[in-house]
Amino acid sequence: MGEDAKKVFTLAEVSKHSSLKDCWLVIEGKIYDVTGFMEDHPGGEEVLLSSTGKDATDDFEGIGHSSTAKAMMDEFYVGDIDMATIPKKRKYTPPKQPYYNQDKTPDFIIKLLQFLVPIFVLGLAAGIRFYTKSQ
Ligand code: HEM
Repeated sequence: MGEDAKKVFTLAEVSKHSSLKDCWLVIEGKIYDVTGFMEDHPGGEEVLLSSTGKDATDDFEGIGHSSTAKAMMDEFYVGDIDMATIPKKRKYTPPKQPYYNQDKTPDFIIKLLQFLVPIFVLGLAAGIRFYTKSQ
């Protein structure tokens, strides 16, 4: 069992092998030639075809393949993928929330009111108490 260096292919090169008669898969950075396995694949050949020409890691993992399935992969291993040629997965970015301040009241006035209104209410309460007491 030698760790012999396998050839590195680009995704474009791998994509040329996307038919029933010639089928390569990219799974976890490795390239597998599953041409001879197509008919024997328990999941069917169509599903393998649909995973060609791209990084099929998520497809493969998504099925939850058994360790038996994973052990079979060695014999199909033909090379490694140049990861730089695989398009980056689009990350989900939450849409930016619009900033609603439609009356255009400047922020500092709001801050000022938030400070002054409670003081005013307290003063009012104190005033009412003062006048009702003295009567
Ligand atoms: C070298 C690559 C692959 C090998 C050796 C392989 C092998 C196997 C094996 C042995 C099974 C039987 C169930 C198990 O043992 O887990 C299986 C089932 C299956 N595989 Fe794969 N597979 C490969 C790639 C893929 C890919 C890329 C897909 C794409 C989605 C796929 C889809 C499926 C499906 C749908 C099943 C059927 C699961 C079921 O009926 O429960 N396989 N595969």
